[in-house]
Amino acid sequence: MSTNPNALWDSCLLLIKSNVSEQQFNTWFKPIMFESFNEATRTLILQVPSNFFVEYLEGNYVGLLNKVLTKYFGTGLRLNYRIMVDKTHKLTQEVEPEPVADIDKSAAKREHANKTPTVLDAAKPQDIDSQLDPRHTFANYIEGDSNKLPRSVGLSIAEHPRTTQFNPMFIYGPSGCGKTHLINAIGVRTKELYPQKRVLYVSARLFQVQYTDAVLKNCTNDFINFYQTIDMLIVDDIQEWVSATKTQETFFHIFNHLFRNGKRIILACDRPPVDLQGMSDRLLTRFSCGLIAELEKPNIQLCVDILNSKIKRDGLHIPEEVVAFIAQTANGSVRDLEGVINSLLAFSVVYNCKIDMRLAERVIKRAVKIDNEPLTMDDILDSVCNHFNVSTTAVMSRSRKRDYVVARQVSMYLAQKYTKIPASRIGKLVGGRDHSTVIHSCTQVENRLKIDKMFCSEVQSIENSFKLKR
Ligand SMILES: Nc1ncnc2c1ncn2[C@@H]1O[C@H](COP(=O)(O)OP(=O)(O)OP(=O)(O)O)[C@@H](O)[C@H]1O
Repeated sequence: MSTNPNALWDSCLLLIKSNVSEQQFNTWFKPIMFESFNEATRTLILQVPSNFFVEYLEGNYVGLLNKVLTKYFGTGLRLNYRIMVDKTHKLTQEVEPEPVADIDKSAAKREHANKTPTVLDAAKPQDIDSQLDPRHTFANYIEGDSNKLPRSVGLSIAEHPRTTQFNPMFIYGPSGCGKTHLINAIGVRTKELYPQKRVLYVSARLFQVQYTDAVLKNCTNDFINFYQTIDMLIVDDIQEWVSATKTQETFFHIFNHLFRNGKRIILACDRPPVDLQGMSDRLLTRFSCGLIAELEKPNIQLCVDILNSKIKRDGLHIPEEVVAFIAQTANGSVRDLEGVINSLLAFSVVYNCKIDMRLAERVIKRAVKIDNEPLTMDDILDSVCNHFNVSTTAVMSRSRKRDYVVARQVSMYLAQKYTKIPASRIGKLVGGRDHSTVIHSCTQVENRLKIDKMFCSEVQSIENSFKLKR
């Protein structure tokens, strides 16, 4: 074949894009990555995010894939998928290439695939894939002050799913604090204890896509019937529905049915129900009638415990002071913590150096957005000069040109406001001026801010640029 197979796959994507809706393309095709093509065996390997993805593609788009791949790669093609285990870092190691579809035969598998649910799925109670991630369990969900309550309620729900207490369980908290892990762990534990229960984990986005598909295929009732057969329905990221009125309505019917029949509903969200503007009132009242549990950002101790558990599990050797340093700087996001550890490992392997404080500082600088890093005089001068389009040299100079004077005075004012640098030092740093010049400049700026709206918004915009920097 003369053309590069990666480019052929890009052509396939282009053709697919013109044959499906933008949402379908973004959800199901954009995340697929070309891995390799073996000319001798005519085997194409594509990387996909999960097993479910494969099943969905096979169930819903096999015909389209078949036609498009044949057009660009020719006939007799064998298509294999490889699951990416670590989506954040696009790693595929540890994963056996799993041939799931010979494209010529895969049409036959269609009816068995986990596609948009139909009434047939509802009729086969034991036969659903829970979509749970077996790696996220209670055993590796470390307990700390910030998650004690949701963790223990979650565990008790998993152990006694028939009790009606705390239904629904609504978990909310900032990104990376462990919501998905916890709701998964509840499902995994329930399945361990009650294998016959129909437990289903679904992201709000996937639910919405399935619903849209069901509407297009005119099988909304089947969709609703399927979801009404679930014993424990776990929906992640429900903030995604805030502007999806029809999806909300449909979920409302499913919710009511499950709730009335004593089935479990577990919801995760990035904010509490009161802040879900755009969610219907009747759903909001239902979300609030069980337990609303907040997962806070983990404190430093919990970060240290999570890191130590990961380090132990992975058989790593990382000095205590480095662990403490990472925990303090990772800004409460466990995802960031994991990212730093992975980067540390990668760096130490690539540069063949040991993991110590120097390396940790280097990695953290690149990997983590550090909160509350104090602003320096240089940061302030940069932002001010940038805003007024003057050079730092001009600000430092003795020139009385109006633009320079304004930039100079604003720099001194902001330095007084945002740093702990004494006025005499600020004066020195801004062109060797004295303490009284700094005080005079600040008074000038303050007075002008009171009467000049335009000036006020200019200073405000410089202040906003500080927030972006930090
Ligand atoms: N208490 C914990 N113990 C062990 N691992 C944790 C804990 N909390 C979070 N993690 C890990 O941190 C990572 C991020 O957690 P998770 O995906 O559950 O966050 P999230 O709150 O759902 O984030 P988002 O809202 O961005 O989806 C996961 O790898 C998870 O296993």
